[in-house]
Amino acid sequence: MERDVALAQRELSSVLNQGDPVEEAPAVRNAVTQPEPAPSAPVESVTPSMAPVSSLMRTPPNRLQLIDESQQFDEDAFREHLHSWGLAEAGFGYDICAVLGSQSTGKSTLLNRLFGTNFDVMDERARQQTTKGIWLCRGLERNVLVMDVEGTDGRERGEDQDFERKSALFALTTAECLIVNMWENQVGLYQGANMGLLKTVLDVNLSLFQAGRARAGGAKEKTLLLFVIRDFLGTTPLENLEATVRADLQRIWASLTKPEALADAALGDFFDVMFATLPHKVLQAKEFDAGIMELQRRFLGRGDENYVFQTQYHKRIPIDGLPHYLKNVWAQVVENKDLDLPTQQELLAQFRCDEIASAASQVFSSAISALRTALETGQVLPSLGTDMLARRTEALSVFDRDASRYHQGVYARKRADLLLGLNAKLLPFFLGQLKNLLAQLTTQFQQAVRDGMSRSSYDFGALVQDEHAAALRQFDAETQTLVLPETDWKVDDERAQLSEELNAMARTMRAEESRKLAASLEKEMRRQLAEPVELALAHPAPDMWDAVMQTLQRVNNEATAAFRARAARLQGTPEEEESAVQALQSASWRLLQDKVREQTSDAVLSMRLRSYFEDRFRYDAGGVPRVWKPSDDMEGMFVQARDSTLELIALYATIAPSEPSLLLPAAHAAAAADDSDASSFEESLHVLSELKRTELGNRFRRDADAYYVEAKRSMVSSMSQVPVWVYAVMVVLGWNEAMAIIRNPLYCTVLCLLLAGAYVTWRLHLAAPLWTVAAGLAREVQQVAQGQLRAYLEMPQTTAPMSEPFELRERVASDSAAGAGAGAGDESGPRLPASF
Ligand SMILES: Nc1nc2c(ncn2[C@@H]2O[C@H](COP(=O)(O)OP(=O)(O)OP(=O)(O)O)[C@@H](O)[C@H]2O)c(=O)[nH]1
Repeated sequence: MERDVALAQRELSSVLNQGDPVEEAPAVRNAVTQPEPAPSAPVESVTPSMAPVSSLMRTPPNRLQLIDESQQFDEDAFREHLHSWGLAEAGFGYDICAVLGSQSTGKSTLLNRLFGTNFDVMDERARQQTTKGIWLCRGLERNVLVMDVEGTDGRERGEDQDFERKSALFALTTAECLIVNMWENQVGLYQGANMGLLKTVLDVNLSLFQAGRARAGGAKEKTLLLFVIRDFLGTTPLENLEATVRADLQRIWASLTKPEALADAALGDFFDVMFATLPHKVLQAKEFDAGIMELQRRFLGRGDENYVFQTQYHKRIPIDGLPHYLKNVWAQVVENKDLDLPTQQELLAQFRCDEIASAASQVFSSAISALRTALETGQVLPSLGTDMLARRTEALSVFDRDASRYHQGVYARKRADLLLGLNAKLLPFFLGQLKNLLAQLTTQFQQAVRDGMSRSSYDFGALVQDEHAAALRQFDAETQTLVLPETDWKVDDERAQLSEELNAMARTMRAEESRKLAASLEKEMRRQLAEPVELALAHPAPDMWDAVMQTLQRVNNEATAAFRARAARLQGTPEEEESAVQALQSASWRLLQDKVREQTSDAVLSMRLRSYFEDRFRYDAGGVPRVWKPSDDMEGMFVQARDSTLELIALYATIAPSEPSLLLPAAHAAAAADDSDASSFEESLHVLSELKRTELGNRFRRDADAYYVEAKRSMVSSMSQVPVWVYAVMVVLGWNEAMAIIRNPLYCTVLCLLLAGAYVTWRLHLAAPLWTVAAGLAREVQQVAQGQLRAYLEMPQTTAPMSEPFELRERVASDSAAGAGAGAGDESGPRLPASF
């Protein structure tokens, strides 16, 4: 460190020893600013005096008129100059030194020589005020803001001491080190040594600035007063001069009206006092230069015992907030309001913290906006939690870096506000992720359970339990990083919601599976009922319904057992299982009814009655078709067959097993149906209504009558067959013709040829085809012959047999028109059975 100080001092001296820059360039004396030098690299050091030389400015910086003669504070220019001076990023790494003293006492000269600044210096020949207002310049190769204040007791301002006091108060309040510049011969003089001004300034400073701090409980803010005694001859020892000044200061302090909070405060609580002397600049030029060099050491190195920029003097204002802060202090000074420096610092902190938070928040918003699109498409972002935390930490660290330099209370408050704001911006992402996660987990759960159920053997309860636990585990893992620290976010409700949704989904899937099972069993029941019921109803018998109901009972029992076996895997509640079994039984009863209705439809039942009747009337006991002979009791058999068939209608009409207990399962099944009661079950047993039975009976009777007529007709036909003896007659009558053929050589030859042909045919296996042809031919011939014969034989006896069918047909026709039995009293024609 010693080496750096020496190096900096040497470089600074080499620049300063080139002479007063203003004296060499008088043309720039009245310029407000000079051309901008290239800005140096940002200075991060918090020990400005010890900043690396290479990073500091090596050319004289341009100065700035911070406050002009009309008391206007130029904040924008100050901010621009901070950039051009390379101090914009210095943070706390800077110091402020100001100078106070009578006009033309070599203040500007002192500052230029000490810091390498280029403040205007009075032209010896003009002898007039050079520094107007307050000027600011960065020290050459130093992070020091040097403030040159318009001189006091100025001839130009005369009696107007307003600006002099304001500028002195401003310098005293804002500078860490205030140089009080005076000639040696002014020591001991009240006005000449600016003691009057000091008294005023100390008074205002104490009552307006320090009292507020004391009231707020803050630490006392100290300032170094460095008295530089110029043109020091050495005749009066410095100790004596120092004692005089200190005595004057104590006197001033004692005379101050101290605020209540500072009644017991001592001068040393707020001010440290230091002294330095400089010989005459012209008469003792070498000594003057040496004095300057010695004085510089106090500004350069912390190692120096008289180092002026002690940390305790720093006002703790980050340099980026300095323009705003100084402007407000100046405004308060000018407007002479009830000043309270801590309040000013808090206001500044609020202003700057808001600015910094807003900038950090904007960067944060644009950084997280990329996540929004992915979330809106329903995706679950695996690293959302860590991403959100990283973005938030980044924004907070930016805020911490810039805002932590300000008032700690305000900083902490604003940080909490920023954190709340960032969390509020992140909340939609958190909720969106949760929503997507819930949707994803429920879909996964459903798919996993369905996959499990598609396997040949599975335990629904265990399957659901496993997948349910897996989904909750995944939820916990995903939300572990999603819930950011320092938030009040919770996922308990969503977790409970997920669990409930999964349970509901499992219930739905169980019900769906149960329905599918019931549907497949219903289909199986339909298949199992169909054939036996059809068979039983196709063979009507007194125990027909017994067979049907037994079938129903068997099918019902099998289906129930199958359902119970498979439903056990679904792990439904006993109530759900019982309800499903009842539904199954109800379905079986409904299926049976459908089947019975199908088998007892008009068409089917008519066909069955006809078939039944035919079996008994048209076929004999061996199932051979009857060929009616006149000797047969056709009428009796007809009546018997018809009546027994009519009895079937009553049998089909009602489901009535001989064993009433067989109806119990059906009764239970019907009772299980929602809209059924005992009376509707009774009704459901009636298959055919009374009207339908009558219609069916009538229709059957008509069919049976037709069969009867047909049977009668067939009996007449059988009686018309060609008798056997007719063929014997034909042989006898044809004997001569046969003999004639045999005896005739021609005919005999032809016969022989035919026989030979027959032999050849037999040898060539043409017999069968020829036999078929011959047989066909023979049949034709036979039929023709029979027809001829019948015509021949029947001719004399056609009157009696033919009249009966004709009349019967007539009679049936007239019966149809007039109603059943209308012709019962007709005695003239052939008598029909009583049923006609
Ligand atoms: N006797 C003497 N004259 C000095 C000394 N330093 C500077 N001067 C001269 O004093 C005159 C005024 O110098 P400035 O530096 O302009 O004084 P100032 O206090 O800044 O003047 P204002 O800004 O107008 O108040 C100049 O002519 C300097 O050359 C010194 O140590 N002793």
